[in-house]
Amino acid sequence: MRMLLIHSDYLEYEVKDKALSKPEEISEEQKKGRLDEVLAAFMSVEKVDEANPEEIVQKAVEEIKNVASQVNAQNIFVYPFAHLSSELAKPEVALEILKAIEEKLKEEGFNVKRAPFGYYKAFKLSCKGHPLAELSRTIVPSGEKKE
Ligand SMILES: Nc1ncnc2c1ncn2[C@@H]1O[C@H](CO)[C@@H](NC(=O)[C@@H](N)CO)[C@H]1O
Repeated sequence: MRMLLIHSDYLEYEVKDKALSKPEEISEEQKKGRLDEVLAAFMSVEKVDEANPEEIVQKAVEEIKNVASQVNAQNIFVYPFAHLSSELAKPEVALEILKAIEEKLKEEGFNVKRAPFGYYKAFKLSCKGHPLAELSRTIVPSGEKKE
């Protein structure tokens, strides 16, 4: 998994069009979303992650928790983002991993939104610009090598 973490004044998105033939089913309410004072986590789930989805979920949650505590963020935006890797996992696996990350972060007490999966979306982001505001992480299952 490749993750881009942006500590932001806000992130807002608006669904525009289907990017997959069968995108995630969403409600009218989910077509737009916004969080203020947010740690935005743009995530590309990779083929290598299919070897151990549960471990990837655990590692991703640990990384996000670690950065959230360093920047003192309580709001997290889980954002499916297929542009950080050329070795993407299958959509059905990626969606399950991102849903599990969302649920575990909620269990940890964070206020979490997840942007809809399988769509083109317009988004606005206001990066805070401090030294820890822009971070990237690469996560792989144990025993797999980081490319
Ligand atoms: N392995 C994967 N990891 C993360 N997201 C993935 C994925 N496979 C499919 N998606 C989702 O389907 C849209 C089309 O690729 C993706 N859409 C996007 O990435 C938008 N920024 C529009 O380009 C995403 O929602």
